Amino acid sequence: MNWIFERAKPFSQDAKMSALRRQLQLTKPQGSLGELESLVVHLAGLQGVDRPHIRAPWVTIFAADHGIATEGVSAYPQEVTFQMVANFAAGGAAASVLAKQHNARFEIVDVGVIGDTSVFPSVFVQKVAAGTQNCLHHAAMTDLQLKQAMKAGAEAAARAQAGYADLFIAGEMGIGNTTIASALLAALANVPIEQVTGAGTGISSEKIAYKQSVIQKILSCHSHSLSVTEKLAAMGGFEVVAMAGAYIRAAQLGMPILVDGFISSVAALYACNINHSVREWLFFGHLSDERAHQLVLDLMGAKPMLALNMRLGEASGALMALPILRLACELHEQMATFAEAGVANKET
Ligand SMILES: Cc1cc2ncn([C@H]3O[C@H](COP(=O)(O)O)[C@@H](O)[C@H]3O)c2cc1C
Ligand SMILES: O=C(O)c1cccnc1
Repeated sequence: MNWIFERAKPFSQDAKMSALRRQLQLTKPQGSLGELESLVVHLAGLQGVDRPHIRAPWVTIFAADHGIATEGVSAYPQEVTFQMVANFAAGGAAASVLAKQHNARFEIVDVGVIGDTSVFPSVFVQKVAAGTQNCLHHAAMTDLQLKQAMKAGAEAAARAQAGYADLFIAGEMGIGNTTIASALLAALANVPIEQVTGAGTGISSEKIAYKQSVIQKILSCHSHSLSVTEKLAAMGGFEVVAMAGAYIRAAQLGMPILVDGFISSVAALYACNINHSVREWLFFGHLSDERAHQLVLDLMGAKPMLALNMRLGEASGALMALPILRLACELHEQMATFAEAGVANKET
């Protein structure tokens, strides 16, 4: 699995500088488009052009079940993972609707759902196993399974590149995965369990206290001295590992990435901890209402584009932010310069 350590594609300082020069010529007070300016200038450096575009966004939803779901940590039953895969395939999930609106390529990859998803059209079945082990009692996955899940993610990024994608978005579906993401976060962040635990699908405050005790037990069950990849294998989530693999590979292939909410940000945090060069390829779509999302973003020095109190996952927050990134590109390309419009520029 040495590929995970290979450097991401280098960023073009030249393209960034020429995009920045163009921004200074456009008919607006300098800096008046705020974050839209920084976003497009950074995208220019990533795409290596002075006028970047997002013409072919790509969405892969990674779905998997979790042994921890049997501990009653979610507001919804475990079967929902399988049932939602059917819903994604039929076009009825939030992410399906948004991807269609944006003409984004949309695929679902089953990396570990309990049940036969091969009956649904547009589902890639790359099942590592039918759900992870309960990480309260065992490692969630073996070393081999970790490699398989990473590879499934890398293959999605490679399919996206082969499909000429110019933006990669990963989403997830897996009942119980906020518990796993919180445990993974606590294992890296060294903060009190209360700070990493949220309501997930909407559990009560009493159940959050119980969820915290489960997360505490998960952490005490696994050694503190594990490496970053060993932590991923110990606590798991096939879909979380696949997202981390997809982010690493997308960055290596030179595809900018738009990260979604809490679960995908934890996957991104692990990807960056494995391979620091991934960080500059990441844009962050939104701030999720899940309690610990701000902490994850802070750990990566990340600024989300939107804050709409969403807490769904699935790539839905990233897909809400996609038009903003696209409109930033349109402004950058189509606005007139001071010279073109005959408008007097700032006095120097
Ligand atoms: C119908 C439904 C659709 C979803 N789409 C995403 N999630 C989100 O909720 C789950 C995580 O929350 P927890 O850890 O509390 O189970 C994940 O599947 C996540 O993608 C959903 C959850 C439900 C119930
Ligand atoms: O922000 C997320 O990714 C999230 C929040 C709650 C439930 N599922 C996902």
